[in-house]
Amino acid sequence: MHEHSAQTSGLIGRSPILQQVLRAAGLVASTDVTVLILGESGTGKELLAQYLHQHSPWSSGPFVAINCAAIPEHLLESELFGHQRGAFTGANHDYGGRIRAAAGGTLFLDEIGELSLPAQAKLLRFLESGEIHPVGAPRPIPVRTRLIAATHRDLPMLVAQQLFRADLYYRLQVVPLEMPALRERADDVLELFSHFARLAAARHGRELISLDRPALRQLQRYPWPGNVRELKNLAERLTILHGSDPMPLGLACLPAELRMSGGTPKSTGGPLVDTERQMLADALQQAQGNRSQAARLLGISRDTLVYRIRKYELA
Ligand SMILES: Nc1ncnc2c1ncn2[C@@H]1O[C@H](COP(=O)(O)OP(=O)(O)OP(=O)(O)O)[C@@H](O)[C@H]1O
Repeated sequence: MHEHSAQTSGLIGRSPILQQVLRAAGLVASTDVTVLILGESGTGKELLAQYLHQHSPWSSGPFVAINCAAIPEHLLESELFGHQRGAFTGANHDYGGRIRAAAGGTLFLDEIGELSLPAQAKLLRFLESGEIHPVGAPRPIPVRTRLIAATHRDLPMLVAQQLFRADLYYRLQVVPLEMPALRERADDVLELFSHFARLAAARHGRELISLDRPALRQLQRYPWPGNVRELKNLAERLTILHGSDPMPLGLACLPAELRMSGGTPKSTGGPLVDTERQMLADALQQAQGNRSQAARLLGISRDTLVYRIRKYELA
């Protein structure tokens, strides 16, 4: 089996947990089965979908990505399935739709958990028949494309709440792949950071930034609730603000939430403690007192949360 360093798709990371996902992805890439990519926001689900496409037999075909959450519900059907001229007010031209645009390639449906029930029914019909029914068209049109779906939602729970069709769920999750959260692969943090710092330096015409040891250690300790996207944004922000600093950047350059994570260092005084206490209180309030949910909001474990609640006497 070839190395999964994934130069072609730019998927960075050597941690065993990511390599395991890439190995499974390599195995399904050559098949035409539907793949469901799970994982928190910002973990690289779309990048993995591109990886699957690039390693598929139809890599020279189109890769069409649609964020189901970004298209208003009343437009979604014609956006996906197309429409015929005159099918409804404003339909001045025939429109092939995005599924047809993905013919001979890969269709990536991001945030599939946000699809309305009618749209789910149509999607299922397409998956079973291989045909789409453009709005107002007299007959269906056959389309061959490989479907990859992704979601950060708990689909079985949506199924239980009857917000997601069980039959579609089973049809989608023939091969589920789970992108691990960044906090589960701290090994990858520094490699990703230097990758994004290099990209940012090139994009903004700045010097390549470097961090001192305590700052680097802090990057590895931080739980990254926004995952790789958050890390990428940080690298960009530091490059813009500090790309011309002569010295390696220290802890003081890191944003407050990063400096605070992994236990408050003894040397920090009142202000940071107050901020952390406030963040805990806000999260608890937002989660209406549900500790597991508050922990998730903060990107820390429930145990850590409980410990800190006690520490700050927030109970
Ligand atoms: N392993 C990785 N190597 C390099 N870049 C990565 C990696 N993972 C994620 N990225 C980058 O991080 C950003 C977020 O990734 P992506 O959009 O794929 O996440 P996502 O899980 O699809 O997010 P969402 O659920 O919010 O749509 C992108 O700019 C992507 O290129």
